Amino acid sequence: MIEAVGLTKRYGAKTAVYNLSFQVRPGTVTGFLGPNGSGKSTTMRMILGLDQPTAGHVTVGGHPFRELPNAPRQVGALLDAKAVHGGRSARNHLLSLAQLSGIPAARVDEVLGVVGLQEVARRRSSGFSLGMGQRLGIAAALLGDPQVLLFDEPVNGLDPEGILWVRNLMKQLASEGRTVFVSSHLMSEMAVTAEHLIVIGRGQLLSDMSVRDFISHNSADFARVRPADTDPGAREKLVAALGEAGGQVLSERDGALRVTGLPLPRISDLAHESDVRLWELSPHQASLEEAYMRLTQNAVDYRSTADQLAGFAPPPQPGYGGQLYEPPVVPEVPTQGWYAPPPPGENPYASDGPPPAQAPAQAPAQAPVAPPVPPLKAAATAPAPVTAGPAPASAADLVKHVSDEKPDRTAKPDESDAKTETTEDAR
Ligand SMILES: Nc1ncnc2c1ncn2[C@@H]1O[C@H](COP(=O)(O)OP(=O)(O)OP(=O)(O)O)[C@@H](O)[C@H]1O
Repeated sequence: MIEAVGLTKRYGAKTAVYNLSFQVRPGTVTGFLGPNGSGKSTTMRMILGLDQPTAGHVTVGGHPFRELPNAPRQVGALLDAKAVHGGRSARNHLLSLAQLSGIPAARVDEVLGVVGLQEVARRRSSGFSLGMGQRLGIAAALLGDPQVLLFDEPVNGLDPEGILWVRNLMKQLASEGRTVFVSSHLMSEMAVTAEHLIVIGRGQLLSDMSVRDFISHNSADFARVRPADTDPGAREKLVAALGEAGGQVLSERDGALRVTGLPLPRISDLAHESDVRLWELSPHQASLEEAYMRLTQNAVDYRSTADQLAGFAPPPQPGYGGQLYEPPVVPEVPTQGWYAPPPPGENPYASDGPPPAQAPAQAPAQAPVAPPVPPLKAAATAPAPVTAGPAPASAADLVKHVSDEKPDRTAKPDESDAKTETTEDAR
């Protein structure tokens, strides 16, 4: 287990991490999310003893990293895949790491096979592509067969097959009871890889909860409603009824209505009472990306001038709260820049749950500015769109699992593909 308590790091006047406390538990993949410059790498560096905290402390298995006996056999990490002596071959790079930690040379060939680099093991790593470099970095992290693994952006530069492989690898390592802490900006990937999330913004903790709870706490589930196209005036009647009942209504691009604030049975009843036939009434849950964007939108330091907070205010809510509805103004669901907030009051799809972790309300003057976090709601009962399948039982199974899932490669375009096949692929 990794445990951080009041972790703070200042670089001169810059506070990169402030008062960060969290635990990363074994047996699950824990995602580490945050906007650019929010302090993820700094935190990982402190976990690995590469940076000294200004205040607070962090331990791995109860000990500061520097006090761990033979640390490389207990903790493996991929921080910067480019931190390799480019003149050395992949194999020699791993051999030198192995020798430093008393790891047998046979393990080097083993991990080269696991990451699919056996065919290019004797090539200089300076000629490696971004993805090959990532694979080499992952091989180095696995070298000591450690119980605790940290990966900073492991899928950076990997092709789709490589991304799938990393996803299965992370899950496999966690299923073996290891502690797996992985940072990424790829929300779709995190949604299917991690079970738990730690989210930071401007160096401070924004959230520490399961992926499922995170999505529920930071997004609004909604219903898609489509009145029959053949009934003139049905749409207007329904929008008015929904608004008067306290629902918030937006217009989907395809003409359907997106309704928050009302449970599905109530929407059905309202349609029936208004004599409106429905062609669609379906529940929907927001994606991890939507939930993440909503939580972190005020903690983003680097933003293109092209979308400088444009559209980050929610559009007016017609008919909400019993106000008179004025047809036909039903705002469209924005395509970007705004993420639906939870509806006021009870979320019809939610049950009570613990409140999310929040950044300290007031930080000392030298602390980074805590992003304001809007009020959040209770956890939803609807399942999160996490489609993590059962992990394979062993490393051998894992490799088989990966090869089972890969697409048909009979039309392989060039031989460079074969160079990054895993051990099992090559058979
Ligand atoms: N050695 C350093 N000296 C001064 N400032 C630093 C140093 N290392 C990091 N920082 C600053 O600390 C802040 C956090 O940086 P860090 O690299 O930890 O963020 P990050 O979340 O990993 O970002 P990214 O997602 O872009 O990789 C940034 O403002 C960065 O400029």
